[in-house]
Amino acid sequence: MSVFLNTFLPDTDPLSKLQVVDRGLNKQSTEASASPYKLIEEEDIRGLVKRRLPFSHKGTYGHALIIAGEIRTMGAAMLSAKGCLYGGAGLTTLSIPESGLTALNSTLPEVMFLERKQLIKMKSLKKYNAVAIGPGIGKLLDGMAVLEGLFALKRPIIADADALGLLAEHQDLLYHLPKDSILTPHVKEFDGLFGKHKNWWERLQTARTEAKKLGAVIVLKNQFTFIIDQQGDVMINQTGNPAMAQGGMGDVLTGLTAAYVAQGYSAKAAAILACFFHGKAGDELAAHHINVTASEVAREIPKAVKRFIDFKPED
Ligand SMILES: NC(=O)C1=CN([C@@H]2O[C@H](COP(=O)(O)OP(=O)(O)OC[C@H]3O[C@@H](n4cnc5c(N)ncnc54)[C@H](O)[C@@H]3O)[C@@H](O)[C@H]2O)[C@@H](O)CC1
Ligand SMILES: Nc1ncnc2c1ncn2[C@@H]1O[C@H](COP(=O)(O)OP(=O)(O)O)[C@@H](O)[C@H]1O
Repeated sequence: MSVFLNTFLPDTDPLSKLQVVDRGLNKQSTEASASPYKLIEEEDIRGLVKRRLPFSHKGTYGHALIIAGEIRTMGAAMLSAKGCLYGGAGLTTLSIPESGLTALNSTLPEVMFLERKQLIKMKSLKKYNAVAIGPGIGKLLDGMAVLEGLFALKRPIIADADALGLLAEHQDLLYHLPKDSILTPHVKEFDGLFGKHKNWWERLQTARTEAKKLGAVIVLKNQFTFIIDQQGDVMINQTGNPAMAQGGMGDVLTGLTAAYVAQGYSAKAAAILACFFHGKAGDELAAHHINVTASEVAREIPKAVKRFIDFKPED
């Protein structure tokens, strides 16, 4: 039976009721019968996710840098670093104000620290396999200078939260976003970046146009999260649930996305895997909890991935 796009939108538009959603990501967009809207199925994830290799070491799984946090929102930085750590990055470095160092060392001893002032030495940032910026940075960090520096390196970034706010205020910079970057806005952040929308159908059309224009992946977060790739195709994530509607959940997703980019996945694959396993971890916890915290979701991720990889459909 056909499934239509309106099923996944919180509001309706007559056009969304006419759009068929393909099940799975296999159909090539070039096929005449292919829909630009695709539902991510477990089989797709099985085809994407890689097992850890027997002869491997921390260097095999990449080094992620997360630029996050200020005095009042240091928690956002810790949550992003947690998402990255539990997402399996070989090394995670967190750039926070020094006032957060004790918290970092006591809560996440595996994570390294990079002083904020080091961020201006852009060449030294080349060693990182993934760079994420935004959760809780507020306006204290000279975010614009850091973003400009990162853009000059032409290295893809993952931008979330306050970094999206900065890009919304500086549209000239937005259109210099390095190709294959990942933007992870929720609905308010999306409209901040690209203008107000009457409904979700219109928002999705803008997302498709902008992802193509920017050559970036847009992760438009909601109950069903839409991952829009550089060709303007929309992949719909089905995992996740209302127990996850708590502050900090998006910060974990940012860190998790960075972990997958660091491990060598493409921007599109990293975004798909991060949304799928973030939601999957939340679903497994929600089977026994009315609500789940962002920290709990982060901690559940390695179990959720392992269970998924080991599960055989005939079990
Ligand atoms: N422990 C911490 O330090 C935390 C820090 N956080 C950081 O704090 C900064 C600001 O976060 P705020 O929560 O104040 O601002 P946001 O821009 O995330 O949210 C502002 C308001 O927008 C609305 N909104 C958000 N998502 C929506 C959705 N999907 N649908 C409809 N309305 C929606 C809600 O009313 C929300 O109160 C960010 O940088 C964020 O990363 C938050 O993630 C919460 C936890
Ligand atoms: N009702 C829900 N169903 C599915 N996923 C949800 C639900 N509520 C929140 N989430 C997920 O939690 C995350 C929230 O991200 P965000 O709004 O950026 O949170 P924060 O800014 O507090 O970190 C997104 O990945 C979103 O898909």
